[in-house]
Amino acid sequence: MSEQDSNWKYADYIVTESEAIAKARAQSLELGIEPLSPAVGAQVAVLAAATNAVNIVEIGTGAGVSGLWLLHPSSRSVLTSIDSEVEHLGYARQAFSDARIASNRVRLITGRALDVLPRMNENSYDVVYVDGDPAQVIENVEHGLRLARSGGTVLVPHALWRGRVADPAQRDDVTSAFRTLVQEIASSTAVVSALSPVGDGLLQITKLD
Ligand SMILES: C[S@@+](CC[C@H](N)C(=O)[O-])C[C@H]1O[C@@H](n2cnc3c(N)ncnc32)[C@H](O)[C@@H]1O
Repeated sequence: MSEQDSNWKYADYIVTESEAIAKARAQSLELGIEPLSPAVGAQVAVLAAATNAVNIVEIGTGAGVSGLWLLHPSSRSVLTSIDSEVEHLGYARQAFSDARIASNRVRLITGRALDVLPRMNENSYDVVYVDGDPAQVIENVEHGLRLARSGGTVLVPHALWRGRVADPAQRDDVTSAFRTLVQEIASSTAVVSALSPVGDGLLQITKLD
């Protein structure tokens, strides 16, 4: 195993997930949903805590693993989460209940992100987590930046898309979309950003005034 691989494995290994998150993770894998890795979960929880995030939007609820991590740091935070699959939302609802998250802290919306997002309030959210259809990542991030308040942060997991973004020979549509996003964000003066290699990449974008 390369030094890099063992670092990755260790970063996941040292994270202790709650019983509810571990159960939601197992459920996700059973359903064929790819949840964020433990190390990415811990990272997004730190970012939510560091930004005192209260109002959080998530695109791509899955079975609730990322939502539980995003809600973890503050009992005041509220999550609005969108998923196109009713079945996934059912499991996520159960996961939030298992974690004893009050029902008024979670609003689950069934629908396609690009139908729902245009109806949401702009400049209103502290954190926007973008993990829906990877083919629509650019459009979803554009909406995310619209919804985020000044100083708010848009988080994009899988930004290095299975190690393919860094390899110029990989030109499939999803890889190209992530590559374009990463490059455009890196050169934007409207945001401050960082691309962390945690998991398969976590792009962190904070909107400036
Ligand atoms: C990678 S999974 C999300 C995993 C979840 N964020 C986690 O870490 O636990 C992607 C989710 O996006 C949903 N999805 C796919 N296309 C979508 C779309 N156009 N609009 C909303 N949700 C979509 C899928 O149903 C799936 O649950």
